[in-house]
Amino acid sequence: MVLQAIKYSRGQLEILDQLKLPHQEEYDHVYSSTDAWHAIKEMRTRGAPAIAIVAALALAVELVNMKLTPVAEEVKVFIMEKLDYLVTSRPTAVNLADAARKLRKTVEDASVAEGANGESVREAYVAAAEKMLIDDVSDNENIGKHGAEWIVSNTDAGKKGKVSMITHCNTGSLATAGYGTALGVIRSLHAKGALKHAFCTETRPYNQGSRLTAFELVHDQIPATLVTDSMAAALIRLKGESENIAGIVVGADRVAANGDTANKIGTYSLAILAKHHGIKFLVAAPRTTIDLSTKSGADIVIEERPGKEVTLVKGPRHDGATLDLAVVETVSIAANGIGVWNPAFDVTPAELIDGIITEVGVVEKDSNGVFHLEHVFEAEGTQNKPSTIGGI
Ligand SMILES: CSC[C@H]1O[C@H](OP(=O)(O)O)[C@H](O)[C@@H]1O
Repeated sequence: MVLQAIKYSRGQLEILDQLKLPHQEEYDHVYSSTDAWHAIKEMRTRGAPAIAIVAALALAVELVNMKLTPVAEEVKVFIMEKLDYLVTSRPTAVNLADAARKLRKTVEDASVAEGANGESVREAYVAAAEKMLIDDVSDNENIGKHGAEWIVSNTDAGKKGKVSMITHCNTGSLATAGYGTALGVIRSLHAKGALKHAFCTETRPYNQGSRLTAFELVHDQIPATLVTDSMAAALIRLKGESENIAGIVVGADRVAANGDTANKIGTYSLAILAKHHGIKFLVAAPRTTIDLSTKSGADIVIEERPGKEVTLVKGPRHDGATLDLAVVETVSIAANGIGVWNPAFDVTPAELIDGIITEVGVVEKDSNGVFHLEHVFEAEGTQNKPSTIGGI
């Protein structure tokens, strides 16, 4: 059965509560923009693409189930206000702001069309939001295809045989509408028979790796091993050759115009490790994550989250032998009174990134070490052409 973080049919939306994974698979109903805002803020749903899709679909559900005014302008104003509210839920991932921008344009156009009324504006919005859900899965499958082809063809490990990859955080079906971005690349390598092993990092403090990526890899029966974040360096140094580790592939929350990439905290240190050990460092992201209006990583707002997410751990009781799902406990793992710094993301400079894998191909730096990301928005027709674009 395919893992679904988002269950949608017109007028109804459910999200898999990711705070309860991996031990409990429970869905929460989302009836409104307010429900979505809180689900995103609390990280019951998370992942740059998934955040955008859940927000867009929650407003679609609200619109479908409400008594609608027949006046086009009034429905437009209602939608604009809800989109402005939804984008305040989490600041770093650009996908939500990008989706809101596109949906505002759709609604603006619908509201001035010939014969426009409340119903036609609502329909235009709902159709556009539903298309985002469908497009994301196909984008991820293309990211997986391009990324797997690039790794096999452009790494020393790929030329030797089956490759191993390291990945950070969760970038799979639980972070998107399905298949995933960086984890989609790993899925594609596995499907091609080109994957030796996947290594996923725990990804403290929310533990997206140990709770979510490990869950997905076990679900898909992909050969995989969990390591703590602090083990990554030793893993590469001691097992890089024997495991034929080709590189590290991660997702992204926002890729700036120069290629600097904001992603889960810990990504930057992995990029330094890759550079030091001479393995590839790859970012996998749909074009909805590329933000040409942000010049560089210095301009990206990094979300800081509550200190208790570092000092407290919540989960079902385990006595060392058996798991008791009926008892959920919260335990403190830090000294009382200690200060906590908890940035949810960091920025990896473009100089440490070997390629940015998108649904239209892999962007490499030119001979001057510069990414030309504008090409990916001109590359509509290159869906199935060679997987390297932009590199000169
Ligand atoms: C394809 S998910 C992209 C990105 O989102 C995750 O952040 P969070 O779990 O806080 O929503 C992580 O940074 C992933 O790499």
